[in-house]
Amino acid sequence: MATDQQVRKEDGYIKGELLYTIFRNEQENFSIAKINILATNEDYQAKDIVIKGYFSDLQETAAYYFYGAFERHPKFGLQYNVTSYQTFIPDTTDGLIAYLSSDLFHGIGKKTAAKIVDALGVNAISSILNDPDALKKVPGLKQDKADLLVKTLKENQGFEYIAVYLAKYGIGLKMAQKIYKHYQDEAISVLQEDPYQYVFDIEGFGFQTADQIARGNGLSLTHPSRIGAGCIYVLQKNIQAGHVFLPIETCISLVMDLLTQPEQPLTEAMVNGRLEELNQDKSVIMLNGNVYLPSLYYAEDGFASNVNRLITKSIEHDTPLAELMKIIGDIEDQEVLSYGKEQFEAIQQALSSKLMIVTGGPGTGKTTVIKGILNAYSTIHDMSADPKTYDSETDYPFILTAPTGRAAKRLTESTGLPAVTIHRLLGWDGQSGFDKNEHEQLKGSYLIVDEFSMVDIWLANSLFKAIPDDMQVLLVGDEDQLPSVGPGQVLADLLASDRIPYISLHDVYRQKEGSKIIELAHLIKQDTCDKAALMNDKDFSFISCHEQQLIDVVTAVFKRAQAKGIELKDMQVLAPMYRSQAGITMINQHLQALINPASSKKREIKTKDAVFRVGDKVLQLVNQPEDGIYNGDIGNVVAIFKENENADRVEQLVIDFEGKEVSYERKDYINVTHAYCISIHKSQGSEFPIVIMPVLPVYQRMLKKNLLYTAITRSKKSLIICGDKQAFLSGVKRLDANQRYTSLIEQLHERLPNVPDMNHSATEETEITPYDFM
Ligand SMILES: Nc1ncnc2c1ncn2[C@@H]1O[C@H](COP(=O)(O)OP(=O)(O)OP(=O)(O)O)[C@@H](O)[C@H]1O
Repeated sequence: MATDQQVRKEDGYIKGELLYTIFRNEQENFSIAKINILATNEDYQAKDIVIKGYFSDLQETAAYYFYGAFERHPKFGLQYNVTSYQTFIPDTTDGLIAYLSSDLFHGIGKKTAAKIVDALGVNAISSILNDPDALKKVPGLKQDKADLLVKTLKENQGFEYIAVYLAKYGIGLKMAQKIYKHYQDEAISVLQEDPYQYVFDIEGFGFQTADQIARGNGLSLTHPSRIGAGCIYVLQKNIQAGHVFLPIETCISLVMDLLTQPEQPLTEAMVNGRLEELNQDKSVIMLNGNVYLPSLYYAEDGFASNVNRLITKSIEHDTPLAELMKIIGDIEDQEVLSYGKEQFEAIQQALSSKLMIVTGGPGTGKTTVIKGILNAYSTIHDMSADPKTYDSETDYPFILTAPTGRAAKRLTESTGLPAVTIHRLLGWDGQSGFDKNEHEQLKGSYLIVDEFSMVDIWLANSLFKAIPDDMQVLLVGDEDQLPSVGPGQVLADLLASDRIPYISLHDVYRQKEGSKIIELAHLIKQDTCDKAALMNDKDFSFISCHEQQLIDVVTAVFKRAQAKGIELKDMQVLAPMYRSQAGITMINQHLQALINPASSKKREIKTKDAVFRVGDKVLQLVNQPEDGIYNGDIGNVVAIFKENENADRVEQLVIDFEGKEVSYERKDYINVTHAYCISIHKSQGSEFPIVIMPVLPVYQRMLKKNLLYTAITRSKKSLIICGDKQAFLSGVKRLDANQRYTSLIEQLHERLPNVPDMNHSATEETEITPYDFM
């Protein structure tokens, strides 16, 4: 007699029992294990095999069917990559009694197990899983024992049952784990009734998959769930383009494009009606003709409220102007420099403002102003800026922070004071939120946030929540750089709102030191960059070449640098796109072959897309605050360990990020890529001594003013552009037409109806400032 356990024998399977676990990641439920093979329909003769996949904890006392495919690992040989699995349920009365009375089920002895099988037959397990009340048919079984049995069965079988079910739709074990975590036993019923619900609830669950399942289930193309999921999906997709909301008509038209099928036409009224319903149940927020995902609406709203809260508080010790001027004058004497008019105003205003912005291009003295503010603030409040002079009882007054590790490090180097990333400052737990928030705020008196153009609306909201009423805040950034990778354009909106005091620094000091790079940056900013601006100089060269010559030109530049003894780590290629014969991927392959070629003395590992070798320069692609590394950080591969060489018994790639060593396992290799050439977007917040930048007509779609400006301002000492002058000159004139939809300006205007009395820039001729009297 057979149970109704459906074993997918038409697929490749291995039936086996656990020998030992080689590796387990509890959080992701990822395991690598060795199993003893009991049966298989695969063409495989050995008695055991290493399996890997996203399993719940495998029990030693049970047997399982593993479905998947063999793959040959370059180092570890043949493995079975499991895509779904299920516990083997014995298919005879005796087998089932032995299974139910095993260690897996506490409190069920042989007698009780026999009673259960007697009452429910060999299909007992699926009968109980389908309807726990089935156990009522078992004479004398106490309710508590029945409950425990159901719970254990669900724990052991629930996930597998769901995983097997989901596998039918091509949903892998990793996604199945996420789904099970969210819905537990409800996963299948949700999927059967309304697969679109997954799009709402499960991050990363694609609309197309839900659509395919729903259509298989015969759900109508105009079903409200389908339209609702389409709306959410369209909004989620647009976050990736940086938008905070979509105008309702744009949203409707994108949803129509996504959902309309000739057989069952959709009307705009249907989509509009569904949006209204989603608005009612707070799945979206519709306001002033715009539609938001709630997390973005509340981030913008929260940020605007906190800006309002801070700016409307007054400063406790407002230093008289004359005294301020004297203090700043003394600092000039100490530093042996004379602040420019704009710089002087920036320092003076930052000391007497609750919240203020300093913006300016490269070399305009933003760092000089920060140092001046720190110095003057310490003098006014008669306090030391040296952290060593503070004990654990006294709060250090200055908080210096930046969105990336590199920017924070630069801030430390230039000010000599400790600076950390915003994530670190707020204490990100890597999962759900920050330790510092409106309930547990930051401690200190003066907060300086550098590279603020890179901060998105979510992070800005989290940061501002944590700022106490009595803290002064200075935001520093270059408004002409690319906006944040995440949604919003917070710095640009704050400046455009005209409600926050700001000073724009225009005078370029580094240019006075003869920098062509800075001159070029400012010509781009002022829209006056022409062919003459591209003449070679001591820190700038333009090498003209075609797409087919680019790789040769870039490698020739590196070879020449090598011959001259220039440290190759100081040289960074920045390009706009990955694909094409002259794209980032290709450039990386050639530079790796030149700079870090294969050798019998260097270990290497192959992934689907790349070869990582000891000595390679690599780029981190995601934030990993738990390891203190962030998207855009650059490191070096320092070691590769084989499976049998470390305690975790897995292959590991070890990368050194400026003194911080981080280990990666194979499943994490997608989080790093080669960094001989990196994208301009990833270079935001970083600076390099020598930048080599290919600019070709093939990149045309990407070549825009803010992208090129960001790229050239990454170079500190030398800039070499390779490619086509015309492509560069048209690129710097092309404005980014993809305006982000944000409503921060309106939010600020609602809260702060009047323009505050403030100086924006010392260059406005009509203004008389304290500086004029000095
Ligand atoms: N008032 C001044 N007088 C003389 N030199 C100055 C003055 N202001 C700034 N500098 C010098 O100009 C250079 C650039 O200044 P600073 O580093 O402060 O600019 P920045 O805006 O922070 O530049 P970047 O954004 O490129 O890092 C420095 O060498 C600095 O010492």
